Amino acid sequence: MAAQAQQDSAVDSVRDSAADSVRKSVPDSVRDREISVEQEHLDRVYRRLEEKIHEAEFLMNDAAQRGQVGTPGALAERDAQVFRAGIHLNRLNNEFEDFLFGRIDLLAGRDGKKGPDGAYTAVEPAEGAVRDDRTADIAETLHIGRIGVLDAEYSPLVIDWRAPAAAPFYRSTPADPGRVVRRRVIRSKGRQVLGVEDDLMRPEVRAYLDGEELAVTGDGALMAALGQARTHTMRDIVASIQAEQDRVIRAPAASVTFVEGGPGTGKTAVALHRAAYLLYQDRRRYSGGILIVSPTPLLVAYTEGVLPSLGEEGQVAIRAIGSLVDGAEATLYDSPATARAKGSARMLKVLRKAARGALELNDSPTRLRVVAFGRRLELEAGELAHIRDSVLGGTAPVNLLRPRARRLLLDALYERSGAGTRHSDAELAAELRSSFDEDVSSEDAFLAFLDAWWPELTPRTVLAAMADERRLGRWARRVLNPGEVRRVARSLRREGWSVHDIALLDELHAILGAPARPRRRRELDPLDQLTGLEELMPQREETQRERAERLAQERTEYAHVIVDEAQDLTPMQWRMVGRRGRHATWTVVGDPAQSSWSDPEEAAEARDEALNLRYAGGRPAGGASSRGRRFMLTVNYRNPAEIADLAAKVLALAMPGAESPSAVRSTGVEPRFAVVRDSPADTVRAEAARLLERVDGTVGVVVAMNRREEARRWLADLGERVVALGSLEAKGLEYDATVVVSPAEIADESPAGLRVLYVALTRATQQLTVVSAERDVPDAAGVPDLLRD
Ligand SMILES: Nc1ncnc2c1ncn2[C@@H]1O[C@H](COP(=O)(O)OP(=O)(O)OP(=O)(O)O)[C@@H](O)[C@H]1O
Repeated sequence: MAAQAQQDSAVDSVRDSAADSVRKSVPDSVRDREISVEQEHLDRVYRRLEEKIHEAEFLMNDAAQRGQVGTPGALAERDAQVFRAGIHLNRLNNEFEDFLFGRIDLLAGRDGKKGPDGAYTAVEPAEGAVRDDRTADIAETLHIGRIGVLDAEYSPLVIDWRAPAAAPFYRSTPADPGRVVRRRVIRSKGRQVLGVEDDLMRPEVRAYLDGEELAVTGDGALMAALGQARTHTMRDIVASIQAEQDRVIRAPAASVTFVEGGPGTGKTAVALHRAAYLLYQDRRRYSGGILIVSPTPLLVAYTEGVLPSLGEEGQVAIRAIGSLVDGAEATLYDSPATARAKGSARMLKVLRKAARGALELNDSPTRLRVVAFGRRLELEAGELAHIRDSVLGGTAPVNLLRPRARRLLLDALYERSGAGTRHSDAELAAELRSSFDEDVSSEDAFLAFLDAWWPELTPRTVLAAMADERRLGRWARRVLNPGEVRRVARSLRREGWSVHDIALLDELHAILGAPARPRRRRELDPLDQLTGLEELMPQREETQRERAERLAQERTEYAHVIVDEAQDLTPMQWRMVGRRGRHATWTVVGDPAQSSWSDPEEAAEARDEALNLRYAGGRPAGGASSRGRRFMLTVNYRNPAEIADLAAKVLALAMPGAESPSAVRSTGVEPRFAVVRDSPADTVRAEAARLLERVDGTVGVVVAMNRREEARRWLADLGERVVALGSLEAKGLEYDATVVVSPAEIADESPAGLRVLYVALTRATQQLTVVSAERDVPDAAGVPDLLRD
């Protein structure tokens, strides 16, 4: 009930703010005047930017001249200056499409304090700022843009959208306006202002700026943004972030910030803007990097342009869950049953056994023969097995246990040699032992034995070994059932990796440990030999600096990790992602109703372990975590009400009792239902072609996973605006219009099929066609069984 009330009020406030814009026809002269006012400001900003660019260039030249002076101090100063000027130039030369996009006109604040960006800090208006006759004066006007610009007197010409002073631009609503009287979105291209869209936050107040009444013009920015045609890349929403979204974006990075919300509530957009915000707010802390984990390469490609458009590049890595392991890229899909086995936490046991069992592949030798102190020494199969078992007793990484195995072999051989009893003097005994070890371990037979008996394993060799069904059956005894063993082994015999294999590779990497690096022997220094230093000093280890460089190169850990579509991560994937943020703060974004994973409880447990959330008592029902900060997004910005209402019917089946987010707009265009007549190819093609004529942007055709290839052929030659997608590939994406083919087929494809269908039905921003086949049992109007009331 409370959630519903909160949701209604969020939608109302969005709608109110749109409605409160004065939509009466505004004379062109007013609009033109307002545009020219903003044009003047933009011109000032660009003049200032040019000055700064000249300044930076001057600094660079100056620095170059200093280089000729040549004293060490001057050189260091030159380097620092060149570095600073370079950063400056880089940012200023960055061509932002709509560099300046917003403005707020504010009442006087409660106190007269200014923040570091030069703007007054008070959120609430001063007493008497609105007079009894409901008139007021504008005390402060702030322009908001992608980066901040100060004038020569250090007054703000443009406030960075992430600065505290810009927050009211996003937070203010007619219900809770704070100091904001008018919020304006400015549309520009390059250096030219094209239009302005105003929303009045205090429509009851007559406000004056420099003696003139505040003008209001335009159609409201949010609706303008939502109605725009979609392309194959996501746009930033920086000009129209809504209050509930802004609270998530600016939430301080706690251990874990959970964000939930239905389809189209802006979760992905918010996650990306949050990454940019965190970097702005504490660049040093996040120099350790931010990782955004995305479900598919398609969603990575769709979203990766957003951060550069927000002025952030480099520090943020957006990676698909199937591309988290370097050098292994997922290209295959597993059947739902195979995926279920591979993703389950049970696999951990199987992998641990496999990693140990893989030592015995390739005809592992069963006897060790060496010659030492002039005697033949031998260890038999039983002794070797005993040594191996005792070394493998714990859970330490298998590759790192090799030195211990080597030591135990030498112990056993030494004992066999009987030399241990030769000296009672400890010093002499130690000397003898050391010369024995040196003798044996430099013997070719011993080295060859060690390589074959304790080979250095890689995750790939172990996974390849698991492709043998009999072997896997042994390693998975009492963990996987015979059907699962067969399916997993068969899937591993294919060429290439599936998204679930990547998590297994990563787990194996942790189980095996990095292969021991061959130690670099120090060059022998004659002086060392003379003084015996060689013996006293251990062989050279990596220096601090070498280590830092290597870690940066192989960055596998991040300062903040954002997980998008988190509801889909399997337990094994949570373990993989968790390893990348062992010391990180987290933002976890998802929607349980869209989960394609069949066992949310098991995944929630793995998630909490990965995120270091521990429970004193039991976990709340439904896989929800009770720890961390939680936010709910409640308004659907993507789907018009007509499409959202249809999708809600599937939600009711998939998750009875779950609330769907409220759509913020409606188009008056109801979803259309078509039935396959002769072949699905003809019907789907005709529907896609029909939609291409009706929308300006993209059309997505969503089919069951096993029809992807077929569907691509159906649509060949319809052009680039249309794409065919498997149901799981549609995650997170959106199109102007979609064709969803055979809801029943999508729903029957996996145990989570209804939730996958819910995803498919919520991808369109304008129009939706549902195509039914026989198995959908369509009624006379073509409405499939699953979508009837
Ligand atoms: N404040 C906003 N202003 C303009 N557009 C917005 C706003 N919030 C969201 N949108 C748009 O709504 C659409 C849906 O956003 P997004 O993809 O982030 O939603 P989502 O919650 O991740 O959806 P899903 O769970 O279905 O993947 C996008 O086109 C996004 O640009």
